[in-house]
Amino acid sequence: MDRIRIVGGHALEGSIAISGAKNAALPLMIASLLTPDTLTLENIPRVADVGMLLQILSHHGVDYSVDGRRPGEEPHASRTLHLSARNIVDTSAPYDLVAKMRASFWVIAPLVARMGEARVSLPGGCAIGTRPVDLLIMVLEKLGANVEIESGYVRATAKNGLIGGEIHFPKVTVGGTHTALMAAALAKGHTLITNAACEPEVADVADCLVKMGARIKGIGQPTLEIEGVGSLHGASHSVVPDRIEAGTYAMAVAMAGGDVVLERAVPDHLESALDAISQAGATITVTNQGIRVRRNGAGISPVDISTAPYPGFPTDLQAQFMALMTKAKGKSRITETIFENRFMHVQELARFGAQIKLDGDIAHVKGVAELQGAPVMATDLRASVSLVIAALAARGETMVNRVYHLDRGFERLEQKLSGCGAVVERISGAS
Ligand SMILES: CC(=O)N[C@H]1[C@@H](OP(=O)(O)OP(=O)(O)OC[C@H]2O[C@@H](n3ccc(=O)[nH]c3=O)[C@H](O)[C@@H]2O)O[C@H](CO)[C@@H](O)[C@@H]1O
Ligand SMILES: C=C(OP(=O)(O)O)C(=O)O
Repeated sequence: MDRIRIVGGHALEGSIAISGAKNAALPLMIASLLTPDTLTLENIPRVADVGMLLQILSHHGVDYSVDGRRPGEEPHASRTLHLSARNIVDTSAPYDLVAKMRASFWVIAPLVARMGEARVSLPGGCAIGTRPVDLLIMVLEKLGANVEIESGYVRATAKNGLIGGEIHFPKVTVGGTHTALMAAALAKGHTLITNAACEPEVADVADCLVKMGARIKGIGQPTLEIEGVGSLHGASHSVVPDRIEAGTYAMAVAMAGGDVVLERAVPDHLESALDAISQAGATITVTNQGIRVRRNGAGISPVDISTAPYPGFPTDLQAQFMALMTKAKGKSRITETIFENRFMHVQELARFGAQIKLDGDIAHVKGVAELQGAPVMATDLRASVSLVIAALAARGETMVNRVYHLDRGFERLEQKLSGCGAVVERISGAS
């Protein structure tokens, strides 16, 4: 198992190229199941989740090729993907594939929409919460599918095709909105979706569906209207830059100090997080290349945040912001409203000497003057990178174990940070 070694205390200077968003790339790849033509996706990040999803899509019969792969690199080291679901050979997604990555459950929508049937294992319980799929099942039922749960599998059938309908989400759900858009794109007639997720990744997938021939109104808004079409065709689409990766590096600069340009980062996608980072004392400027983040001299100010669906503060940046607050000059409150168990980084941050008390969905952070490097363990994707942020400002050496969590969603993290002067190295295969 790889580990990452960091020696703290070095300011970050330079630029970091922001990759394509994992959370857009995955549903975009799944959208390839909607058409027998080729879907070309540019700016696909080189992260482990992409490789995992390629295995799942291959199982369904999707052929793919990758441009920009260097000889000898694994298939997940991708840039431009060409996906072709000409022949879907299997509409069933087995437990051993789906349990490894929650987003793989989303194949259910295009499979039932195009093939009239799908049988997909319930996704594995994830460390950050129970993460039910009741609202995704509700979507399929509202569009006329018959859904049964049998032996840990969700079986959805619509032998005569899906039929447009009205879907109101009682709670904002990203996966539920992806499911509704993909299913409604091929359903007969009109679908109205209310209280839809407005995350930029949802809009990115909707934009690609439109390029494929879907008829969608209201993209980026909580109310979406879809007029179903008989079939979708091939298209070419570039994945939106990863706002979570950009926000993470912005917080790393705010923590370690320095001056870094986040190339290709989209400021409009990060307003609430950038606002919190500036309140914490960093200077944010929008440049032609992306976002410039600086913090020199002055300490970190405490800021209270509460996670919320977009455009609120993203839950996927909560752990990173907590790491920043561990060195603030005072007390801050961090409230997690999306996932009930997304505080596993708290006990690992304590190993650096951070002072954090948990009270239900609120973490009370009392900033300390100095953090100390320590051996720590990554527990989930964003928790892992919060440990990296703490380590960058800690005195001495930190060893982050179980970095496979981090590799799910961060492309070449150690190269990007060391390119800006951080002392970060991967120790491959260490136990
Ligand atoms: C691959 C991907 O894009 N993952 C993102 C996606 O996850 P994901 O799409 O799984 O998250 P959702 O937006 O669906 O979850 C939001 C809330 O709704 C609840 N819920 C969801 C579905 C359902 O059927 N029933 C239900 O109760 C969840 O438990 C959670 O409390 O959005 C989350 C919220 O921004 C992000 O943290 C994840 O990084
Ligand atoms: C929680 C995340 O991903 P997933 O929904 O795939 O678990 C994430 O990207 O932070």
